[in-house]
Amino acid sequence: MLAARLNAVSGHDAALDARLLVGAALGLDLTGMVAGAKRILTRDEADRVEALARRRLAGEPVARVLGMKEFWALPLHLSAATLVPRPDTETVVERALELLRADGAADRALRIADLGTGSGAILLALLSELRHAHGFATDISAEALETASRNATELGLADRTTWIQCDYASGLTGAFDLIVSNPPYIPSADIAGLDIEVRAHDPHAALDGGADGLDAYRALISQSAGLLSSGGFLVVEVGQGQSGDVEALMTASGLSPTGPPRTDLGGIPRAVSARRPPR
Ligand SMILES: C[S@@+](CC[C@H](N)C(=O)[O-])C[C@H]1O[C@@H](n2cnc3c(N)ncnc32)[C@H](O)[C@@H]1O
Repeated sequence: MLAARLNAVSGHDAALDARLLVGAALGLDLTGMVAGAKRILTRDEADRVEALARRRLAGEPVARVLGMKEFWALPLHLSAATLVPRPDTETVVERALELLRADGAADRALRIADLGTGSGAILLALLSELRHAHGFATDISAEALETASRNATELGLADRTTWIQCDYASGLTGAFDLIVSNPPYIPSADIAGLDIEVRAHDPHAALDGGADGLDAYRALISQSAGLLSSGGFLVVEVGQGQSGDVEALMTASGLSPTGPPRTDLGGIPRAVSARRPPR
């Protein structure tokens, strides 16, 4: 059975991974899989399942094998230039929505920027919730922006998006009601010790945060402070142990913290936020 073979690489996710791989190989959703559970595969189908299983058994993450990952319940295409979006990053979306809703701003024609958008995960999640918002997404990688733009089109959100290849916010002009970012934040020396599924399959440009992991925050927080509207919010994801340093950078740029960081499911401070003081 495929799940048993995947156990060594997938652990407690083996059954789920087996179902996802078989579904992708046969072009079936969960309902189709249940309906055809007892069916005997043709030779061609069995070969297709085996080809995907071998990639997973060689250590490729299941999202890379499928070329897809769900984020905020949105199916997103991936490419070699995009990070696999992580569930922890949903804390950035949650914090941003919480701040806008508490401010009574969620139904306004907001201008939102996502710096280092990758697959477009954070921006597209926000646009799916904020019906009158327009999103501007940047990335250093043209290939990542192409993938994100394809995702926006398939989700019916393309007419509310603008894609800009630049260094964080350097290609943007304000003012923005909300700026979000999940930048690269792994200290360079720690990358070699990351899990093989991350180190070998996520793009280096999505991981490397420089000597102390904070290079991207130094660049994008000061840029963002000059682009926020009066009362506008900045919400960023941080790595473990980085929230204090990132809050200090925000304060040094004239922004006011908006409460303690939002923690992820593991209890780690993950989403740090601040606002430009209202005039
Ligand atoms: C950690 S990934 C996050 C991707 C996506 N926002 C997410 O949460 O899944 C960081 C992203 O920043 C981009 N990036 C790296 N350096 C950059 C720079 N100097 N300017 C803009 N984007 C950059 C990478 O290409 C990558 O897509």
